[in-house]
Amino acid sequence: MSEADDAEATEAGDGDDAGPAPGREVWIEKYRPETLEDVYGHEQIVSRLQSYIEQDDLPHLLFAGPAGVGKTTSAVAIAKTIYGDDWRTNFLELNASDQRGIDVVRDRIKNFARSSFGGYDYRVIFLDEADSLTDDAQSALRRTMEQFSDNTRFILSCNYSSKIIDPIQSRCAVFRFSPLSDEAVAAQVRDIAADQDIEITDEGLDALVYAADGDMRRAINSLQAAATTGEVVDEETVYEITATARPEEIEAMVEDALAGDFSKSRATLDTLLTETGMAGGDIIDQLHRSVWEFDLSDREAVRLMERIGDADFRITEGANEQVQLEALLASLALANE
Ligand SMILES: Nc1ncnc2c1ncn2[C@@H]1O[C@H](COP(=O)(O)OP(=O)(O)OP(=O)(O)O)[C@@H](O)[C@H]1O
Repeated sequence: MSEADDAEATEAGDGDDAGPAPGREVWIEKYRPETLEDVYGHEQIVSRLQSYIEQDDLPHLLFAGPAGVGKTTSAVAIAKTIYGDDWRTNFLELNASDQRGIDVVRDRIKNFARSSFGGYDYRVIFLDEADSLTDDAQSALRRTMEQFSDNTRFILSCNYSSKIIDPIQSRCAVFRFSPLSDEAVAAQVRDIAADQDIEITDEGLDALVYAADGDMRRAINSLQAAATTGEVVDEETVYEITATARPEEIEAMVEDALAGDFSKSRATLDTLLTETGMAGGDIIDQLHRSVWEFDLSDREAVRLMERIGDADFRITEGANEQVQLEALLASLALANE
């Protein structure tokens, strides 16, 4: 495999959310943990991975979990621990959702697994978004895994392990990466802010952690975007930059609807959609994560949950977001009449 291929192979596919201006150093890369010990918030996973490496007994691995929580980071850290400075030539990163399809992925795996080894018993292939493969493509992948199991270890990454066929799951040690705790996100944000000499208020930090919702990539990107203003990073900047509603706005919207004041509730929704620039799906997500923090009776909370489920499904199916959200608020207003 060429150097160019290698460079492409080891690049992480990051860059969503509020990223830095072009040409600036990208903090999610600058602060990507180099070693497993530096990975925040997944102590048990890290210790199991370390023991595989210490015992020189790395199985195929399946990392499942949401975006931005350290799956790619952990895979790269494993390679750096095993191969040191040689990690780039012994680690291939591929994205399974690559438009070019499973055949190209398989060819690259074959070329990589067949090329000469610099004194190591095996190489590591990291396949991101493995759950985007169809069942047939996964069956083909399973055969490839078997074919090269003597001299390669696979690390598959996915959002949902349930979308990975059983024959692959049963050949892997499965690790579930959960969304990072608020403490883990806050710790990393604080460290980066200190390193970059950025002043961040306590409320600004809380807002960053809230907006990140367990996604470290989003937290770091938001911090970098907020820092480009050159001012103290406070709550207002964070909510603006991340296009996130304040928890109190979401709560007021729900409470007004439940109190029967549909117009007021709808006006808040309108502000979130038009002024704050939120997508309907994001409002649904925020509603969903806040339901049990609202001051609602169990009955109200259950009803709201049901409506959130309906609206979420319809929006995912392509229904008009504003109509769905207004209908959700309307049903809450009617229910208490
Ligand atoms: N647990 C963590 N500890 C420290 N930094 C982290 C952690 N998780 C993510 N990051 C930061 O976020 C960035 C993105 O993380 P990573 O690429 O590991 O996400 P991922 O879980 O593989 O997500 P995706 O499924 O979208 O590929 C990293 O470069 C790193 O800066």
